[in-house]
Amino acid sequence: MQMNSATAPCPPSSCSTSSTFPPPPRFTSVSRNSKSPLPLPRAVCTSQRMYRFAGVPNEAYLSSNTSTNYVVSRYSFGWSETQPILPKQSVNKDLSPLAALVTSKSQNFSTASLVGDEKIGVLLLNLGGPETLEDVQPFLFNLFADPDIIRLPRLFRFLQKPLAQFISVVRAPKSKEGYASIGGGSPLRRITDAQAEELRKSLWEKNLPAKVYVGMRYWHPFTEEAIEQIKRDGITKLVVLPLYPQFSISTSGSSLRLLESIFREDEYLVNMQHTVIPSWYQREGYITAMANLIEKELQNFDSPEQVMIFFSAHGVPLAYVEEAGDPYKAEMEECVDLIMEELEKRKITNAYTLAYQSRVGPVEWLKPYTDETIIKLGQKGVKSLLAVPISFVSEHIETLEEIDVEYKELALKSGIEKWGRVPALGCEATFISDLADAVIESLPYVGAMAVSNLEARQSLVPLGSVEELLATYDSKRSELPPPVTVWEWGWTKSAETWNGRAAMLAVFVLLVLEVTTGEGFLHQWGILPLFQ
Ligand SMILES: C=CC1=C(C)c2cc3[nH]c(cc4nc(cc5[nH]c(cc1n2)c(C)c5CCC(=O)O)C(CCC(=O)O)=C4C)c(C)c3C=C
Ligand SMILES: [Fe+2]
Repeated sequence: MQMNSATAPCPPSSCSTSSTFPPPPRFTSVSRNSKSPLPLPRAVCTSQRMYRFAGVPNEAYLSSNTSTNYVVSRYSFGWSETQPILPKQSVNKDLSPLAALVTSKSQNFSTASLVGDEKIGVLLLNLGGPETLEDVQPFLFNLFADPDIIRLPRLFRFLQKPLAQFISVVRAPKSKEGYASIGGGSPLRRITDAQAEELRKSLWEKNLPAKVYVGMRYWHPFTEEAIEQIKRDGITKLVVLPLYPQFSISTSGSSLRLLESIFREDEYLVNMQHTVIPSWYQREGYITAMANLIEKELQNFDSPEQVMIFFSAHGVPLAYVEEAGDPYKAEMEECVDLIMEELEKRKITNAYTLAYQSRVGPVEWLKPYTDETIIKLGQKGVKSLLAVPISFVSEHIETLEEIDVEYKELALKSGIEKWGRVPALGCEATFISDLADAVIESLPYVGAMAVSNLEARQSLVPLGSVEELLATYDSKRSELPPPVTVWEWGWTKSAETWNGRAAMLAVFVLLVLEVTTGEGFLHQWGILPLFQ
């Protein structure tokens, strides 16, 4: 498999569990009691992002070594404004017995009192990837069958699976080519398992012998499998940690949606306390680790200060942000700002830009697009470019193939002479240690009851269950245009459009029947087998 030379190594890992359990804490959000309308396990969510410090959310618990903290406030249409929150001087540390535990990283508290006899688990959520070329089509089916990837109008939900079948069959050849070029499968499982193992070790070193589980959304080990193991192990407190630094409906949101449905139906899980760390791009350790990688990679250029730092994030369809209130774009921009601020502190003041890659299908995705931006930079006379994958912490097809091969080729054709790429974080030590801190800091809030939705929204660090978190970013659960457009969608514009699209839907249904039954006019004409 082709690998970037500087890829942060992940030691080989068999799997992701430890054996015994004990204790410690520090932040993520805060706890108060209230009645919950649903028999769900309660979750504490960092639904306002905290900047510039490693954890420590509520004013009652602020005692980190950072002086100014910011949150991005949530509104019904996603997160928007950035506001300063109370400086640490205003914090009353005596408000809670937990306050003393929420201090700077260097302090080593006994956490036994918090953990007691509890069995602590950490569930890492990730996307998953096909391990062989045969896996590609069923993997794509799982992805496109996800209503957080393609959300059909209620009336047409029954078409979700046939549509997923159709799109996956059509797309599979192209995807297979990509996976074939990186060694015949995705490295995601291997890397995620290694990250889980390193996280487990780091937690142990920090005096928290927790078990760490991996739950993938679209391939093995599926989230359902991880949950079964969690039950078998008798975990009583679970920290849910999506391995995406920034939150998106299409990634962390989708996994949380799945968890919500699993939790809801299972008595054991209803009684198991949990907390969610919805995004963590703002954490000091993560920002430092990213800045370290960039600083190191810049040294490979003859004139490091001349290099354009090119942040490339996985895109999402624009409608996710503009119609469904996905905080992804806002979080991504904040993340880039924070990394650049960190670099500036190190006197690295290179020009930089952010663009979005990997769009699928003809609907509009977040802009600017990575390919178009590369061409423009070439035209503007940029000669050296350092690509920084920013939305994902493992090497995967979109770093190894799309960036390392396609975008590099495009850049060289566009007049860029020197190309470099920052490796994904993988098992980088500062990063893993910071994830461990995030887990530890969230422990005091595991199982904390949420205040009412209204209060939660108004408080500095709103609390909520998985359900409340989901309701915050995606309360309307509005229809989203399919990112892979088999036909043009849109039911509300006019009757004329409606009629036209109804006709297209009919065509689509015929296509679906064709693909699923293997019979029909396309087969008669000898067209469909071409796709297969
Ligand atoms: C933050 C990361 C990601 C976002 C946001 C995201 C959104 C998103 N992705 C697709 C479609 C595909 N994604 C595919 C693979 C894939 N995507 C991510 C990350 C994000 N996706 C990863 C880590 C991977 C797995 C890569 C691997 O190594 O296996 C694929 C399959 C590959 C391909 O055919 O290109 C598709 C398709 C959509 C539609 C979407 C937002 C709606
Ligand atoms: Fe993707």
